[in-house]
Amino acid sequence: MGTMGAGRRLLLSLSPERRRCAAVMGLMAASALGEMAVPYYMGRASDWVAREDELAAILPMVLLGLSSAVTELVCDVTFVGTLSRTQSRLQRRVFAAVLRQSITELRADGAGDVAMRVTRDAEDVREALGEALSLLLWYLARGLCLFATMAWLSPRMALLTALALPLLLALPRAVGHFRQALAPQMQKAQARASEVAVETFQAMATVRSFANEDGAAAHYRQRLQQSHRLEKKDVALYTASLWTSGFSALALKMGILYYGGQLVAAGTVSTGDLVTFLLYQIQFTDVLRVLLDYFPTLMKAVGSSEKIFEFLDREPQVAPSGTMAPTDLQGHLQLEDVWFSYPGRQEPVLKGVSLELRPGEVLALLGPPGAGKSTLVALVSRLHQPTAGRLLLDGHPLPAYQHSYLCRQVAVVPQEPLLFARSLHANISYGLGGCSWAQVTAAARRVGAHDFITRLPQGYDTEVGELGGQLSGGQRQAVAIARALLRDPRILILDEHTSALDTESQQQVEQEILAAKGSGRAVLMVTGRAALAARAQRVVVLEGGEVRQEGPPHEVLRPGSLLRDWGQQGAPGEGDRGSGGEG
Ligand SMILES: Nc1ncnc2c1ncn2[C@@H]1O[C@H](COP(=O)(O)OP(=O)(O)OP(=O)(O)O)[C@@H](O)[C@H]1O
Repeated sequence: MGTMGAGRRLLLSLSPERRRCAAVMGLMAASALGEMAVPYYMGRASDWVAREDELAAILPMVLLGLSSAVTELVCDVTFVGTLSRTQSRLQRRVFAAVLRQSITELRADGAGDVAMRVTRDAEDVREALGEALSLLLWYLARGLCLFATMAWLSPRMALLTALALPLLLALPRAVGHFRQALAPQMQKAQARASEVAVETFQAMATVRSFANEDGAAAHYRQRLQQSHRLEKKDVALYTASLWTSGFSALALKMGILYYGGQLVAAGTVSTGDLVTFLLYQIQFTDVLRVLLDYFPTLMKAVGSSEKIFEFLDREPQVAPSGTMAPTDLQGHLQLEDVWFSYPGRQEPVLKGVSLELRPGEVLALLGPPGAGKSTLVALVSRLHQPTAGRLLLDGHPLPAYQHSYLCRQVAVVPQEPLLFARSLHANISYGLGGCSWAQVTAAARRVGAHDFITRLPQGYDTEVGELGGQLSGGQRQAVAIARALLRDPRILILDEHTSALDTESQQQVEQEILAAKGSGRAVLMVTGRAALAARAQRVVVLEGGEVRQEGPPHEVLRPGSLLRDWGQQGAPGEGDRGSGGEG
């Protein structure tokens, strides 16, 4: 997107506020005219004082002073309010755009970069618009008034000034272009530095246990240096822009003096008119300098906005929500010849997977690390779309169902569940407005989480910290399972669900899963542990993105089966309870 495109869209982002913007422009013009009138009245005041007509001398000045103060106040308040609303509108739009993006792309962008778009860039745009645009508009109005007065005094010298303008503007504008091009690079570099900081603070325990504090500091320093190098370039360009605008103004002044001197010598202009013209021209040059000083800042805002618009322009990656929301869903899930490759990766992760999860059935999806199990779960959750093949629920493609309906009927507990920095109650009832305490506590009891929660000083009101960091891995997992069960889904998908649970919770969760048979709920247990798979009714073995074996546990998991190839303890019941590290 070019400068013009981004600049135009930036101004268009103000369009919902057009009435206020028009009011601000009107107030600015009035204020500029008022300012022009002050020297005139000051000149006249001495005449009135000489005639001892104090009222005629003072009244216009008082009225002008008062109206100028009121105009400025109203103008400022209106402008600040307008910008603040525009900024929050931009932030809301970018946030909504982020929520519609593909999970893979967002991960590739990095949370730091994405958060920067939502907060810093929008803030930068507001700041730059607030400062640069208001000053530019104000000085533009003043400059036009001054130029009109200059043209009235001497059209020839005003014409010379006008002819010199494009030349004088070209140089600082070129510098402004460089700064604008630098702005997105600087933001990227800052985002990359903050990414390292956030990642390090989140993984503080790992950093410390590997005694890599110096390494982490060096990594951060390296990223900061990249950002620092670009900032130095920016400062150099800023200085160059100041210098070029100062030089331009000086050159204009010298030119007018020379040409004006010739006009005086030729008798076309009186010396008095030349002096008056020069006085106005000095003011005009000052105005021009301010305009040139702030132009690069405005260009920088355009640069920041380019990144925001680029994000807003990305195609939404969320599959459209359908309309189906039947009250009698059976929960029959079918995958038909499903293929999937991650963007930018040649090798497909899933290669023609076909499997079926019948209502009320507990199916184990067993496979070695990297087999594609979590990817398959992500497809069922509709986090990614299959490259080829179909996913059907009760015979209808998943996209035919309403998005929110599907999320209630198919609940997923991911391998590493993340909680939000809210209370335990809010985490368990996440996404389900109007959930009663009784429902929340019942769900927690079903997975053995109620006891540890009630032992906490604030019970269900306990805040769990960023990403649930104030809970143990097992507690996080239990809360995530309770969150899924609260929806009373027809299909429950558990990705390595018992890996961090304590023995008691494991037993309770397994009981809950096995009880699913009676309730008609289908359960897909994703696991790398054969002994856990042995408790299912059917086992599907996934390896290298392909279904290798399928059948009842006693067949699939018999000694000497395929599982031996990847070092699994194939015999059902062979002690793996509590040996969570295997999967
Ligand atoms: N976001 C991603 N981008 C690119 N490749 C990915 C991504 N996520 C996973 N993969 C790749 O897809 C393959 C399958 O990964 P997946 O997480 O589905 O395996 P898994 O069977 O769940 O493994 P595990 O048991 O270790 O969790 C791996 O080779 C992995 O590198």
